[in-house]
Amino acid sequence: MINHVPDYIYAKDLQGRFLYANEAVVRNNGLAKVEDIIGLTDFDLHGPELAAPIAAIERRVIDTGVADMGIDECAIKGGPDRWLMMSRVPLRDAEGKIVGVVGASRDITARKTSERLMSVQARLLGMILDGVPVNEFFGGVTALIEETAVGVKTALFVPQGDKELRFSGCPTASWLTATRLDVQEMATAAQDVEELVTGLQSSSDYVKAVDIRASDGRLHAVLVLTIFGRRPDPAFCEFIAGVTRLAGIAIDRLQAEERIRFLAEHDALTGLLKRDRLDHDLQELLRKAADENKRIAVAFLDLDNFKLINDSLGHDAGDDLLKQVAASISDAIGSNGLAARIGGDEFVVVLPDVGEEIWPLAEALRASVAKPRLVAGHELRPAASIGVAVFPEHGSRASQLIAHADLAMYRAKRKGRDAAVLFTKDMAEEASLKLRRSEELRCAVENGEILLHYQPQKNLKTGKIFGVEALARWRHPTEGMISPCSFIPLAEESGLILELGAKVLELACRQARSWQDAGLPALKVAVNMSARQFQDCGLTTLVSDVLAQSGLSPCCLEIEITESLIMQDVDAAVRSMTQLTELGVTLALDDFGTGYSSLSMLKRFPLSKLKIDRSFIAETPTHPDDNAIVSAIISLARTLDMEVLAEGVETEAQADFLLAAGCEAAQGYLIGHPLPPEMVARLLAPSHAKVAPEGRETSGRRKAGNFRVK
Ligand SMILES: Nc1nc2c(ncn2[C@@H]2O[C@@H]3COP(=O)(O)O[C@H]4[C@@H](O)[C@H](n5cnc6c(=O)[nH]c(N)nc65)O[C@@H]4COP(=O)(O)O[C@H]3[C@H]2O)c(=O)[nH]1
Repeated sequence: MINHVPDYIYAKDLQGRFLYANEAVVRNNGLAKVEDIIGLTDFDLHGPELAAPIAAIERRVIDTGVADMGIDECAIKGGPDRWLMMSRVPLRDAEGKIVGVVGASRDITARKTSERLMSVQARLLGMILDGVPVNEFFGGVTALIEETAVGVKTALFVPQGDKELRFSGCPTASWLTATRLDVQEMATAAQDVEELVTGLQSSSDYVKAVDIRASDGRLHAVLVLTIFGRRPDPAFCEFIAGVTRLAGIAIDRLQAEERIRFLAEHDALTGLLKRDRLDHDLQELLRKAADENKRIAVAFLDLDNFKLINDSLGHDAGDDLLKQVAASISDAIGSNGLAARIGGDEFVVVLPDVGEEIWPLAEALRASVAKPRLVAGHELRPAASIGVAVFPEHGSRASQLIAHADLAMYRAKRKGRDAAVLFTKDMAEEASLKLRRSEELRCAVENGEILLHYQPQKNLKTGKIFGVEALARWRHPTEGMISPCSFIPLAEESGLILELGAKVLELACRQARSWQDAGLPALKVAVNMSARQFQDCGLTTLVSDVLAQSGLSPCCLEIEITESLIMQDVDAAVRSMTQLTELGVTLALDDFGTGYSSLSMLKRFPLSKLKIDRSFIAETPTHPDDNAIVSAIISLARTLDMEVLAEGVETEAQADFLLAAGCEAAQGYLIGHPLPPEMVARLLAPSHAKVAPEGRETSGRRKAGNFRVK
């Protein structure tokens, strides 16, 4: 009966000689029948190395009479991956005297395999929970296998690019030495792992390549296992299959987490850091630099005229350029630096441990961006304005250094772009002054300190005033009248231009209507419009509401826009302009000739009027070039069926020249300075009863007496 049980059962005498063994023992020892084993010892069967520890246990059982139960041991036959649970009890005769030992053992390899797998699984899960980086995880898997499987050495190959596999490491150097592989060669050369495995196989050593794959079949890595001096048994193969399957799932998970973390902290387009991560990493670098007495340079970089590329070549081309520039910046800063994209075309670069010389670094950065690049079939040479702030002299906090580098970048832009500028204290003072001024301006808009003066526009032929241009003034409580040249750019920069522009529109329409109500001849009032206002989607509604509230007819309102404004986004400009003209409002192109409109572009815009910039009028009629330009603009307007008005007309000679050239409409000091509303009323109808008699030019810069009527 005991021959039919799969467990190993035997009895030995006091000298360790087999008295009996069942068939399982006999077969395991490679013998044919029970009789063959009787009288033999473990020394006869396995040699001294394996037999001695068994004999020692059995001797202890015989000497002490205490049974030895349930000890897991590696099986003697079948290699280190086979496990038996053995128990030995003393063999006693009828008088109870110990005469030998009885042993029984059970093959627990399957249980051991699943226990090993479970322990490996627990440790892999631990690594996932700890969120170890994928590279570290690979190392962990190979180390775990070596730790858990006796006599096995591992190495890992990881795909690089599309198909190339590269040696990524092995937990113990013994794999390399035992396989006699040159690490140098392995680290640099692409490996065909199959070939490598075949080359390493020998009659004694077993080498196998096992894929670690993602759940979608992608190859994560190839694990090369070497078992020195023996072949694997099925339990080991099962264990390895389980581990690689688990590792594949774990890597899927880790990669997904890494990707989520990467996307949260990196810019999707360029792969550079996002602002939050930059702040964090820079703060860390600053902490270290403070401890080690080192300097850190923070550069703020803004591409010059990037919008133009986006608008002219399309957004894909713009994206391509940004990617190329980002790659160049990464190359330029090396592995110690940080590079972040913090806005459309704005980058921040951090160079740790810089010496005294900042300029060569800033210059190298500028040069790295300014390389010629092929974008959408065009060779572009992008330029950048760069501002640099240095730790510790220009700030101690990340946000402060970035803000100071930003200020220096603005100075570089003002210097004419494509330049690098180092931060200085006066920039911070200027910025805080600007901030204060913006605040004052905000209050000024709310408190009614913004008022309008109106400059008359006249037909030189008939002498009739047909319109006025509304020009904003800021009556500052302590500084007097402030020119729009200083507060309009500030309003544009701070975004306040929307409120300010709405206020100007409202004042101008109300004033034009009140002149009409006073019985004065209807005038067209021209209002300047900034790019921000023009891009605001609520503009048409605002204009129509203001017209409705003031009761001014739309045909009495003209909106002046500049060439640069409409060229920023031609399609959007055409849409906004069309909506405005549909209201009945007319559109004039201001400062014409100073921008870069082409004839074909002009044809697309629903414009009624071209205003010739005063810089061309200034030298007429003495300067032949300007005469030619002005004549050309006049005939261009005629060709396009537009009205034309000359700005900045100051002399009779200029007026005569314009009339002769075919331009009848004019505006300028010859006709009149910008005037307060009551002065305009007097100008239009000096004898009119309802008009205030004492209108005065309140501008400190221009005197009422300066204006004259031709
Ligand atoms: N040398 C000379 N100058 C003359 C002559 N005739 C008029 N000017 C000046 O030229 C400017 C004409 O306005 P602009 O080109 O629209 O240029 C305006 C316009 O671009 C801007 N601006 C004024 N008010 C507003 C506004 O309400 N909104 C916006 N967005 N911009 C405004 O400020 C600029 C400057 O306005 P101002 O200082 O009022 O300066 C006015 C006017 O005083 C002349 O014969 N000779």
